[in-house]
Amino acid sequence: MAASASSTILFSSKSSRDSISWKTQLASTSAFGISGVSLRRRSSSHRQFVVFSMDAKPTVLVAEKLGEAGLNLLKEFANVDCSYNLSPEELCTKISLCDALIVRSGTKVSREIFESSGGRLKVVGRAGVGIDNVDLAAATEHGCLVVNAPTANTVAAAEHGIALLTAMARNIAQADASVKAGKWLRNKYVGVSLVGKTLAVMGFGKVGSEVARRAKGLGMHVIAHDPYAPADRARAIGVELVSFDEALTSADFISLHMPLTPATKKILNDETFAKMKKGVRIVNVARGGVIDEEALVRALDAGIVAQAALDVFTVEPPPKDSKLIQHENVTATPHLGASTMEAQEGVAIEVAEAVVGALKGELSATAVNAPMVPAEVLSELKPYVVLAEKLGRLAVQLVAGGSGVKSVKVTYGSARAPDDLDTRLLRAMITKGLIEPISSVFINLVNADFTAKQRGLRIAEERILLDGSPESPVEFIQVQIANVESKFASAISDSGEIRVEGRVKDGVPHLTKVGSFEVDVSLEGSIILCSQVDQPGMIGKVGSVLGEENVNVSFMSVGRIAPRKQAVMAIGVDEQPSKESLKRIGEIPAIQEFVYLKL
Ligand SMILES: NC(=O)C1=CN([C@@H]2O[C@H](COP(=O)(O)OP(=O)(O)OC[C@H]3O[C@@H](n4cnc5c(N)ncnc54)[C@H](O)[C@@H]3O)[C@@H](O)[C@H]2O)C=CC1
Ligand SMILES: O=C(O)C(=O)COP(=O)(O)O
Repeated sequence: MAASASSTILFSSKSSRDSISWKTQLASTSAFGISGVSLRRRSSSHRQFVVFSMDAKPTVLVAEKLGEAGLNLLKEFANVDCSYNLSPEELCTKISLCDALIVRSGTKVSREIFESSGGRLKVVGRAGVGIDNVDLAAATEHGCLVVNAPTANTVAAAEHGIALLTAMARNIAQADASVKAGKWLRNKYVGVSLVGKTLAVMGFGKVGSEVARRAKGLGMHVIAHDPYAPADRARAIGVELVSFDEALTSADFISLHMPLTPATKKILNDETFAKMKKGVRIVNVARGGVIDEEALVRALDAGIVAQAALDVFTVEPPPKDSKLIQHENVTATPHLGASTMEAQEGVAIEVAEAVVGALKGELSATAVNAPMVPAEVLSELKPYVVLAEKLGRLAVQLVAGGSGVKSVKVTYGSARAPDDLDTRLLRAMITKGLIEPISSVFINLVNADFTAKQRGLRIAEERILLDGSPESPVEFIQVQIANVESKFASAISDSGEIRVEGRVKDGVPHLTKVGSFEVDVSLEGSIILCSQVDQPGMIGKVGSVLGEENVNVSFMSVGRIAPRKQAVMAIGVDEQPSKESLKRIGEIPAIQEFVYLKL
């Protein structure tokens, strides 16, 4: 096992000269979990040094009210600063002192916040579902993980949807207000029945399907529109999936449960209201922005929409004089969908666990802007992740000049079926290995693809399906860099690319091919590659130069085309040889070229 090797998985970010950024290092000897984690600081010169041990705590800023159980969980691991109602300016100031930020829907986590964090903010936890208040692109660009709490408030939101539906149908809010005003208007508040009516659930996800289930219990005919929902899930609860237009034209009631995205913004507008049955009733516990609110007022005034029950608004809180809120056929609640005691405790625990896990360097099951990798897949891939990063590092160091790397091909040889091998993590680590040695950018799983794209680096992936039993996820990984010159000509393969290939042997990553030469050297410490005409005594000559300087040789391997023909010698060294030793190796007459590669 590679005792000293370590790899950064999630949280590293570039630090400026005087700001601190934390880098979670996962020792490759430990599981990808809590053990073996140390938090380090990188100086601007990229040298790492430990600035606090495991006892030093990261700081979590909780910017909106969070359930007690979640706060307690956070406090076990971090310093928790509960500062509610901060202005955007105050938040920007505070954020540079925080490693994590937890919000609900009331805080806008804008690009300015990521920029103000100086690279320290590593995770944003959204204590709820909707992440439309978080600038995901900015988070990703800053290598900041965003996690949410996607399940704990589902039932609460569905129950609130049903509460609004029934309250609206029977004028509960309006009737209550009139009784309190001393009136007794039994004729005015005659309602409509739900049984036998058609309810169109728009967005058949977690909340939408729970609403559908409950509405069926009320005797409603439920249809749903969701372009991404699996038909079998709908069938299982007796719901028919229909087109958007069919949902609009056949519904007596419409309940909205889709996220706010560019595609769903103002999806209910003048045009779509015009298609609805006259007298339709609308419930919105999703996001205010999915309705064009001015168009809704017009539709209410025209009697197209008989009533609306709204929990969410484009601007929250909405202006006091909002025509929509003041409309007599509108029932409004102040974004209460997730606000039950039970949901808030659940959400607090769910988000606290995700944030703590993320700060520990674990991959999150609720990551919004990074691949979610199940724990068992992660533990199996662990040595391959190390291999992937080291191959990337080696390959880029072989490029003459180091820049101009634009086209990389990664080949995975595996006996696993293609859909049984998730390569996103491996690709991210190869990207990290390729970019970090030649830039000042730190790469992690969150920003790998973004950074590669930004640098114009194209990484094509290919799988080769191998025969045999798929015991290990990957047999070999090959990294090829096209259209570049190499500072070590022997690393160029027959097809003209720089090529390195590696395998995992007994849990340790090995370099097994350089160019067209087979070698076998464990990827620990650093590597010297020499090319020569194969001849006796070469290992001894190089070995004695290193030995004189007390540089420990961990591995040596010679790959040759044929005896006494062109050969590549790969030497693993534990310590960095001095410039003088490297020069002496270069001067050994038989050595044609050599390169020292840092892992
Ligand atoms: N009012 C409140 O307090 C709460 C509001 N919410 C909101 O409810 C909504 C749904 O939440 P979940 O069910 O947990 O999310 P989800 O992700 O489980 O479901 C959303 C569904 O919308 C679908 N969808 C996406 N684009 C669509 C489109 N153009 N047309 C139709 N369907 C589309 C998706 O395929 C998905 O099935 C979100 O907007 C969330 O923010 C959730 C909890 C509480
Ligand atoms: O989870 C969601 O999407 C919600 O809208 C709940 O928002 P809240 O946490 O109550 O501000």
